[in-house]
Amino acid sequence: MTLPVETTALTKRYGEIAAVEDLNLSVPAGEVYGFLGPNGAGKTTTLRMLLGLIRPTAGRVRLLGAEPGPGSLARVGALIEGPAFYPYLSGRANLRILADHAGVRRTRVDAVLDVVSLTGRAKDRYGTYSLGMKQRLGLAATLLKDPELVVLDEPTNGLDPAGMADMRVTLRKLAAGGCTVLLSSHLLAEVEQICDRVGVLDRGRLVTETTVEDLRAGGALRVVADPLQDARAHLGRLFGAERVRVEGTALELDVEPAQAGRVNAALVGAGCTVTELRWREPDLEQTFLALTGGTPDAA
Ligand SMILES: Nc1ncnc2c1ncn2[C@@H]1O[C@H](COP(=O)(O)OP(=O)(O)OP(=O)(O)O)[C@@H](O)[C@H]1O
Repeated sequence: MTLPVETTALTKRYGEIAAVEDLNLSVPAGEVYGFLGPNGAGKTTTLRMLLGLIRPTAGRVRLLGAEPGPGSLARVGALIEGPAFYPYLSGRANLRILADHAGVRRTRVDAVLDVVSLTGRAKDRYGTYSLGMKQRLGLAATLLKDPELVVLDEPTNGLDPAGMADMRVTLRKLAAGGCTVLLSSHLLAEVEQICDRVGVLDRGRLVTETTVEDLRAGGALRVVADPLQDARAHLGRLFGAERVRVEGTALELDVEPAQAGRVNAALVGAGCTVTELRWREPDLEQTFLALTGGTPDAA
């Protein structure tokens, strides 16, 4: 099956700066793919190359199985920079202007307003919209042509939690309808909530590509028991010493959360007093920082 997005050794250099280096990316149909990286990682440059807005220095882009060009781009909706809307016109009137311009039937306007959940506010002036509504109207504009692929640069930038939740619902709705979504973000928490798969970009290079499920899989069973060293030795015998480590005054055990009962019974049976036993969620922010070598601000 044709991949909606595929890049091979894609590279863009600006003089000495390698904005994007040797990028191999593949996004299957119907997926919400998050392109994650700190500021300056090369996300926008990549999206621009995908859309044929800038020419790669080297490498290749396939968009819906073809070179980025009029044929393939007609099947893609993209939001790279904030769209320009008339503040004194309603959301619906703004979309009608765009629909007329693109030669799209006006009935599409109400359909896309529904997808982004703006039907109830369609008559209101754009200037009165919240940031989240403005972003969703921008997304609605990209949907007018009923695209197979939507490419969005930082669609949740600046949104509050409610705005993000709305955007998440909208993007999932799109994916459920068979549309592939590729979005960029510098915030792991956003990508984690919205996407199926994540590609992490750092200084122009793809440092990892993984499912959100796998990103979350770094949790551990946290055990506080007395005496700690006895508990450690006992758990080491039970699960293998390599799966037990000391974290401050606690032990962390690389086992499934469902092992908690077994751990408790074993420690009590060995004469240890268990004062804490809980599942510690993975620290995604740390994972991201470790991958990108970034600063907390970037995550
Ligand atoms: N036209 C250009 N000329 C020179 N350097 C550029 C140009 N466009 C981008 N760069 C450089 O390429 C690198 C990647 O930039 P890019 O905008 O793609 O990053 P980004 O991941 O989208 O970050 P941000 O979220 O801050 O936009 C940066 O170092 C940037 O300064």
